[in-house]
Amino acid sequence: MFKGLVALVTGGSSGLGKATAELLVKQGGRVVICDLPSTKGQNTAKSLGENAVFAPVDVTSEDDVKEALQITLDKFGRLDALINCAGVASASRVYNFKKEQPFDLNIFQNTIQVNLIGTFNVIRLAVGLIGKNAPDADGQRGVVINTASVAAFDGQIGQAAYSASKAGVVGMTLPLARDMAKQGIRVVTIAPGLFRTPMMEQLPEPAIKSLEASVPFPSRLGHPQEFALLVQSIIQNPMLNGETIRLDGSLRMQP
Ligand SMILES: NC(=O)C1=CN([C@@H]2O[C@H](COP(=O)(O)OP(=O)(O)OC[C@H]3O[C@@H](n4cnc5c(N)ncnc54)[C@H](O)[C@@H]3O)[C@@H](O)[C@H]2O)C=CC1
Ligand SMILES: C[C@]12CC(=O)[C@H]3[C@@H](CCC4=CC(=O)CC[C@@]43C)[C@@H]1CC[C@@H]2C(=O)C=O
Repeated sequence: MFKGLVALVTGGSSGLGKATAELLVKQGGRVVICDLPSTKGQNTAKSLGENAVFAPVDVTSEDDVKEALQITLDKFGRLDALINCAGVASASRVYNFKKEQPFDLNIFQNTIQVNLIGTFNVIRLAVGLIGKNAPDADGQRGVVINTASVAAFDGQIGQAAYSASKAGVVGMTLPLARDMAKQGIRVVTIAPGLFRTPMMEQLPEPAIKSLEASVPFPSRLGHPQEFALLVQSIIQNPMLNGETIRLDGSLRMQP
């Protein structure tokens, strides 16, 4: 299905990014797994064979991303799809009235830095390479897929930083698609609900159970493979552009 396709997946050594890398390789694609050097990205790439390579990357670093793009060129010679999955979660109320303590600004800044600025950083550097592709019959050169969250729309208590970072990703989706329409590069964002990944598994099982119960149907956490299936579908469907798609079992998060 994806023979010849080269994808770069940030956050590719864990959770949603890992499942995406696995599916793309299974469907015949080649994948550059970008993640922090401290992760098991090297092992993930090894387990996928010669059609995957690991590039140690902090998405907030220009140098790291440029190095990853060089690895992409050296190993696979082109780039067709960028899938941004790298992200961090944070939870804190704006002010702790008992302790008279305001939100730690470093946490707010780091959440925005990784989730929003990191996503933009990779896009701005990677699309230069995607733009070098010859257009297909439809004029398409490639696609960028971002990961936001339903928290961009219904942020819960304690999610001011996380929701703001994800709302930023949603907000830049249409202007980015417009910026690159002439080059035939699409931009689509996925806003997942609740998925069973290491990020979610920080929560105690009873909290996970209660989150599952809040999802109308299917009343469970999503499987990372279901996120990967939507990535596959977005890559295949050239009419999807400039849009954010909720993938959430009709969940609307409560306060
Ligand atoms: N799991 C869920 O229910 C949901 C997840 N999301 C979003 O989906 C994306 C993927 O999350 P999960 O797979 O669940 O989490 P995860 O924690 O399993 O994976 C996130 C990956 O991002 C990497 N990462 C973090 N900071 C990075 C940086 N500065 N540079 C490069 N890589 C970095 C981590 O090392 C990790 O491998 C995130 O953006 C998250 O906010 C959104 C909604 C729901
Ligand atoms: C971000 C999200 C909802 C949360 O706030 C939690 C996070 C998993 C890790 C967490 C542990 C905590 O102790 C506090 C809450 C939270 C930060 C969840 C992962 C996905 C959830 C999300 O994005 C929903 O849209």
